[in-house]
Amino acid sequence: MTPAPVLALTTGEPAGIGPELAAMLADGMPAGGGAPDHRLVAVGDPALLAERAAAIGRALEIVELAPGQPVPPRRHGVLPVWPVPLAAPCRAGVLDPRNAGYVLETLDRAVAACRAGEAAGLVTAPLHKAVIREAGHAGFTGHTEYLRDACGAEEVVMMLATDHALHGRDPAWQGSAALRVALATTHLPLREVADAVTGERLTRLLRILDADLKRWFGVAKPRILVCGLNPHAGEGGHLGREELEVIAPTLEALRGEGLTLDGPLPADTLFTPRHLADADAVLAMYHDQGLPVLKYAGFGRAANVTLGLPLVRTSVDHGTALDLAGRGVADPGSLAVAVALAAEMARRGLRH
Ligand SMILES: NC(=O)c1ccc[n+]([C@@H]2O[C@H](COP(=O)([O-])OP(=O)(O)OC[C@H]3O[C@@H](n4cnc5c(N)ncnc54)[C@H](O)[C@@H]3O)[C@@H](O)[C@H]2O)c1
Ligand SMILES: N[C@H](C(=O)O)[C@H](O)COP(=O)(O)O
Repeated sequence: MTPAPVLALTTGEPAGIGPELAAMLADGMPAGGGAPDHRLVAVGDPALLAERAAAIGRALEIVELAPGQPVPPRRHGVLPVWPVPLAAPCRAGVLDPRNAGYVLETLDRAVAACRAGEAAGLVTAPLHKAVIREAGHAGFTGHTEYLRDACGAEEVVMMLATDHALHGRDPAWQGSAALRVALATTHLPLREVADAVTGERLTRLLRILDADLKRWFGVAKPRILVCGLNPHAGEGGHLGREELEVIAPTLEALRGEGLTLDGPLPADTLFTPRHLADADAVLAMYHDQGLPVLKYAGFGRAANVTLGLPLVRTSVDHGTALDLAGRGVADPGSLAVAVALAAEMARRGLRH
């Protein structure tokens, strides 16, 4: 029998909730339950993980793996780790720029493992963008862009999806709705957004979104709703001309390639059940046009996925939550969804 695919879990900002979420995930495995469809290895400082697990009252056995040592099957209360040492001691909730390099090193280690075939996918716990910038990594804006550059990808797409949208089943969490939201621009000041919405960018992103909905999510013919940029999608040119001059002609050209696209639609009413009913994904023009809706619908039960990379990468739908770190009260739900999605993508990848 082929061994279950390995997922590398980077544990993120050490002062945040990432390390304890990793501990919760390992401790939350049902004892003696069915064999999971993946193996999991954390990437981070073993002593930090042990200390944070103890702080939140979880009995966790940390198993440090040497280079080349196989990742064991998942077991209740056991967390295999690829060790990366912290650069400076860390207190929960207290950022320290000296550990920014450590956070990036965990990512580099996980990417190298994916590229070498040691791991079938990468799941990232949250990092803190500002502290990485403060440490001198001037161009750093997030995992998505860092991984794009690390993998030499020309373009990538950030997409968040609720659990229901990921798995097509009724989620236990009643408030959740099925939704996938991709972004045309990501971590960009609002002032720069309009200039970044170009026909070339939309073309690249929509081609990736269409192809990856087919490849990773099994959608045979994706139907994508595309938001306008301006209020009421520009109100016929009276409230902005990007819809008429950039978005509409780009969508028309892509329809000629066979993509099924609706838009540009006014974003306020696009996000209503009638419009969303038959849609497979929404492309929002900027971060806070799309993500508040997604997070209202499914915060804690959604995952972030980077499309267009040569490797599988998923993440949580939340940040470092420094206010909760070290207390054991953070919700591990989104991390569990991100792991499940990466496992599903890894299986699909293996079948291609
Ligand atoms: N995937 C990622 O790496 C990722 C994602 C989002 C934000 N961030 C980064 O995290 C940092 C902090 O961002 P922020 O304060 O805007 O957002 P945040 O998600 O860290 O916190 C927002 C609110 O949500 C709560 N919250 C977050 N995660 C939770 C969880 N698992 N369970 C319960 N409550 C939770 C927090 O306590 C806080 O009240 C920023 O640097 C941001 O860029 C990283
Ligand atoms: N925009 C994401 C969110 O709000 O959830 C988040 O900042 C994560 O981005 P990266 O995966 O690029 O770090």
